[in-house]
Amino acid sequence: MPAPRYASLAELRDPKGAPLDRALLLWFPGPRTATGEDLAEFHLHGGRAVVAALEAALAAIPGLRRAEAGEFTRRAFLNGRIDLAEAEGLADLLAAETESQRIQALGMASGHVSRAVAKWQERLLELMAGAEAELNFADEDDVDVYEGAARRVVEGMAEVSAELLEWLARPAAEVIAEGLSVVIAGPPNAGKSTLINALVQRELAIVSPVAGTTRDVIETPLALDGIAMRFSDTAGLRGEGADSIEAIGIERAQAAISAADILLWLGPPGAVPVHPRTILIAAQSDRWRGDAAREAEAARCDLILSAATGEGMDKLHRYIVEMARTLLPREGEAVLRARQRAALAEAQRWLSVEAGSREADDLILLAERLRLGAAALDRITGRAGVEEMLDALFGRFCIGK
Ligand SMILES: Nc1nc2c(ncn2[C@@H]2O[C@H](COP(=O)(O)OP(=O)(O)OP(=O)(O)O)[C@@H](O)[C@H]2O)c(=O)[nH]1
Ligand SMILES: [K+]
Ligand SMILES: [Mg+2]
Repeated sequence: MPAPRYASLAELRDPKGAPLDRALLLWFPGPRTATGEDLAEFHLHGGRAVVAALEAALAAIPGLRRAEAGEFTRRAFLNGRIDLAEAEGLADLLAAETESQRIQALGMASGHVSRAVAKWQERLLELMAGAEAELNFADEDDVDVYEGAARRVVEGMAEVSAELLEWLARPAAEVIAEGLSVVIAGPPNAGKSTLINALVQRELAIVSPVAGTTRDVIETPLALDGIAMRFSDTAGLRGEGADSIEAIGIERAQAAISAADILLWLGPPGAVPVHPRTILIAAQSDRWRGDAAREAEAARCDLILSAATGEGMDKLHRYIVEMARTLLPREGEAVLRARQRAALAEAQRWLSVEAGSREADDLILLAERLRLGAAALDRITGRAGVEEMLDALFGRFCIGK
């Protein structure tokens, strides 16, 4: 065997002695490895035939087989090397295609979420210990002491709950993973399809002078400044003159507009659909420059654009990215996946107790809420941390007073 954690060069041969490759070998004895188990790495020359030949030679060794999808990460989890949130981050990291996806996934994989959960668990535990101590060892007749203890627990719960709410208000990890949706909409012949083609630099959508050319929603992925987005071209909106197929297209366009993260509106500013994030665009400027009425209308827009001359395209790019950034987490801010958010939201519900309510004065109920809140947090990391920590904590307690 090569020395642990040192690369060594070796001639690889198949069981019959025929040469396979000259390769670098690395040997990592467990448990200080990614999976916690013994690991060997073969750094081969990358051709498929080379890899296949080595795999065939290895498969001839009894007990050796190909790992199943995700098996390394699963073993790392089972052996306690990573928790569930880190495993999820790792999965996202492997799937990351853009810079913002990579940064986000790396944060989760390196334990940003897990560390936050651990901090909350610790505080819940302190509160639990306070509640238990009062319930088990205090003088039961001292009402003031009892109420003081309950009040401190409720205050502590409110503090943690407020932090959880702050995390829940952040954008969801899925937004980054699936890409922000940017929808191009406006009346027929506004130049919507021409614009999407200019953005993706190919003939994605049919362009023609016939009003009502686009009927389906045409969606395409596009990353701007490392932010994953999905751009959609839509059917032109009009009340009259649409045939039955175009009418279906208009319904789809309206659904796309409602679901859009960002709306690019290529129509009269007065007719813009209600949407929280709209960029008003006066399109086809090369056609109307000098026309007083159109110039006045364009002055009410966010930007003047011509896909034909390229006027305003840089600005549009910048505006979209600026708006997208408001929907993304701030730098260094960890975000959660849907599964993690659901668990966090449940924990938050257990921890929110109305001051002055019947429950707020009842330490037994408060202790139960703390336990349920902590159990919900446990689900984020997939570790029954709280039960273990409770044992450890009470082991340290000096109960005898
Ligand atoms: N000169 C000039 N012509 C443009 C520009 N943008 C679009 N056009 C022309 O305007 C016409 C309509 O463009 P489209 O991109 O098909 O418009 P649309 O909004 O997708 O139309 P529908 O799909 O029918 O709703 C075509 O003949 C385009 O060549 C532009 O910036 N300048
Ligand atoms: K058209
Ligand atoms: Mg079109």
